Amino acid sequence: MERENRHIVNDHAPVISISGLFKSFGELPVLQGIDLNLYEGENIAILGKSGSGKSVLIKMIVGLLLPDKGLVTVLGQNVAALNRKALDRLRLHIGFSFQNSALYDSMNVFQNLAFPLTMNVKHLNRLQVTRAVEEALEAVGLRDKIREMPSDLSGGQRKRIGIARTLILKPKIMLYDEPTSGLDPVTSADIIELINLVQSQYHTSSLIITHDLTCAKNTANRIAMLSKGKFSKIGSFDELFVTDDDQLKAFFNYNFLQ
Ligand SMILES: Nc1ncnc2c1ncn2[C@@H]1O[C@H](COP(=O)(O)OP(=O)(O)OP(=O)(O)O)[C@@H](O)[C@H]1O
Repeated sequence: MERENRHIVNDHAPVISISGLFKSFGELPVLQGIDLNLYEGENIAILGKSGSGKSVLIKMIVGLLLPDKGLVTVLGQNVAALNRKALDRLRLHIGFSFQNSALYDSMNVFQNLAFPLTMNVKHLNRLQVTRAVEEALEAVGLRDKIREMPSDLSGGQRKRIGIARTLILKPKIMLYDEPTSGLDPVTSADIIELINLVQSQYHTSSLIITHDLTCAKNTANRIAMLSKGKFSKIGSFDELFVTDDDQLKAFFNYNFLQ
């Protein structure tokens, strides 16, 4: 299942560009000089210990937190400089896959998918909505669950439906937060396959926050290791894994034993 570790560095401007990024909370320095480019069509996994600042970084990418210093541009726009309306427009191009899937429990699968579509794309008729829902469900292999309630789905299925719900808006960027956490190895492998399918079929660029090395190894073109507020290493799985750095070795060993 291991994927080819090709580096996608193309001539286009990066879809996400982060440079010289600093963020502290009071006396607590969290990000201390982050630089990262995510290129079109690329998947980058972000690894880092609990509390290392992965979520803070994601929040700055989507404009939920402002940098103390440095620049975050998404699809060419300086996120910190956007007003509310422009930020909302930008976020329409970003799909989020949360740890808990964040489905609406009182709505069935069709309604869960139709809701963001009808909220954000006006003037669609019923047939167009139904087709879009079916297409997104087809992509995640769960077309037959269209009338089910979230409570009747497994954890892995809920995760897939959550991803389908973001795909319906055809995002350019996907942000996955711990996509395989709490899943058994077989279901994790299905989600890994789905992340790769989304990359190839929807031509997304993705950041994947994970503690799961199997997930990082099999989804990421590059892996970025967040440590002490900086990316201590960025490279392919092999470039990070084959290392003399004791701290990195300890991190890998710890995670393999989980
Ligand atoms: N709004 C905030 N106010 C104060 N401190 C915060 C805030 N948000 C995050 N922090 C602190 O910043 C640090 C990094 O938090 P963050 O949630 O980014 O970690 P993480 O790497 O995502 O961890 P995990 O893997 O456990 O989710 C933590 O010490 C956290 O307590």
